[in-house]
Amino acid sequence: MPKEESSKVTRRNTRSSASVTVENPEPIESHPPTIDDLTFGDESITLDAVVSDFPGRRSQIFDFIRLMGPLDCPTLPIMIYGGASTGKTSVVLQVLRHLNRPFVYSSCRTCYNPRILFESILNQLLLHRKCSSNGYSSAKRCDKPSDFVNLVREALSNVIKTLESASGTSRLNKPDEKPMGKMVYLILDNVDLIRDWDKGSMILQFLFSLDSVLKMPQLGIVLISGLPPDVYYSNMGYTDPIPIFFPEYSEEDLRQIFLRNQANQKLYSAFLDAVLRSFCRVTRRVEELSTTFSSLFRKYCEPLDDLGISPNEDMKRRLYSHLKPFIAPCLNDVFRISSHPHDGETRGERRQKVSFSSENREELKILDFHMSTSAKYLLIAAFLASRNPATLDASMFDSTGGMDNRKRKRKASEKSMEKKEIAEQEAVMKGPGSFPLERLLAIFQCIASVGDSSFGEEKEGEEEEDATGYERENNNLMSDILLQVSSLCDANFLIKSGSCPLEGSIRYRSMVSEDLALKVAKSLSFPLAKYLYRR
Ligand SMILES: Nc1ncnc2c1ncn2[C@@H]1O[C@H](COP(=O)(O)OP(=O)(O)OP(=O)(O)O)[C@@H](O)[C@H]1O
Repeated sequence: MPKEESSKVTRRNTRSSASVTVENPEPIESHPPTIDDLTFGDESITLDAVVSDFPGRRSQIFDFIRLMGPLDCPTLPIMIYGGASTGKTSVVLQVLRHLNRPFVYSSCRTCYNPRILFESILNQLLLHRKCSSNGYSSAKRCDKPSDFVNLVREALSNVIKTLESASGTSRLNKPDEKPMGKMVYLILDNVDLIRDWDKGSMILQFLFSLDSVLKMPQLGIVLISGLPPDVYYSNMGYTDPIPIFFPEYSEEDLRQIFLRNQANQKLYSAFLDAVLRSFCRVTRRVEELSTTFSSLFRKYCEPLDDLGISPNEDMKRRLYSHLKPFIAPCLNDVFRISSHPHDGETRGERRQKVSFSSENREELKILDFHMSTSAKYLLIAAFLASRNPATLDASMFDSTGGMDNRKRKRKASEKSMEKKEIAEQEAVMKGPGSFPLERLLAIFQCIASVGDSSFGEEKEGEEEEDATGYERENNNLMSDILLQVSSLCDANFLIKSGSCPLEGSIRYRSMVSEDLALKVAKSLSFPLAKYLYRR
């Protein structure tokens, strides 16, 4: 288990009241919790250690520390977001450990309904630990947001009072320890899962507005989400949290992540040369790779008597040929795990993985099998609307989707558009953009008319579509289109990303990877690459 994960667990054990009983039924220590239990206490860590523990996360660590601000400085709510296993939780907890700030942590994965979530937060603030002597009951019963506001305000005031009185004495008692200050932070993990709760949008609304409702500058709120912030925006008058994005790791990041803490760096590096690239194509989730690599590395080392050697080229070849037969089955296993929803996963977790995994081959199989032609065109149209700057639509498409016109129009206005394009491209680089329904339908209409010519080729595959109960629909692509949009939303290929403050209309965002979009386009013989704007 990576170092930071083990300390995360230690932290959660120390603070067993943080989680529901399934996570940790019986506390290990016997002492009653104190205010010190809201920090990592003497398990301090330097900034250098945090940065070197998390290769590929340097800028996120510094951004987070900057937004947390100096000791006792009020902060605006922060949202940490990114795909699964990108280090969001670990980095947040380790930064808090480094800063020695008091905090409560609740994950909406284990706290899977409002009551469990509210009570988990209150238990921690009230320094209450569930155990056999209290019948594993919570300090307070609370399932309504309005009750939660009152109870949390009261509990926070007490914590802050204790912190204020402790801040005067702690330095005298423990001169080596960092002061913990007079603020407390609320860390809510996996908030995207709340979308699937009963009345989830109301709970999300409530949590997002908690900062403005409580108006307690001594409380800092950090939300951790698998989905981007604008999925939640609703223009309801609260301040949107400041986002920090945790992107997927590059192959080089993963190399650094796995090389760290290895006793024999040269040997492990040779092992990574043999496996990393192939596995990266299937998944980039550290947790999945970590389990597979530890068993594969044991196999890799089997022919060696001395694990301290620096392998030469000849030895590397021998080790590789010993390992080779085990690679393909492991790749298949990882592929199966990353493409199938895990047992017991909620719909929300599955959706998240569909949206963020780099390669969803299984998803594509399902897609080829079940998706109607118009849904495929719609998916491509959404992908283009999210990736291309809107100002290029007119030059990319005309009523017949004419790519031939593109060059002419671009040439005529090339200079005047250049600057605009660069600025827009920068925005595009930040991630898939959002777009209104009208733009989606306009692009759809254009590309579907281009694609008509290729329908002949598609007819071969229609038996399969008919077999799954889908109608033949070449003649009327525009029919049922709004229904298709909502199906794509249900499948999380498209997400509603809040409404535009000026227009008031709902905007959408495409969540499919370029790879998936290209494969869908290929199945329609649609020349997607030609329509994709690249600098
Ligand atoms: N940059 C990194 N360096 C070392 N280990 C990492 C790094 N990123 C992630 N990990 C490890 O991967 C595992 C998953 O990380 P973590 O739970 O923090 O990710 P997450 O983004 O919060 O995931 P999820 O969204 O699924 O909750 C942990 O064991 C963590 O230590």
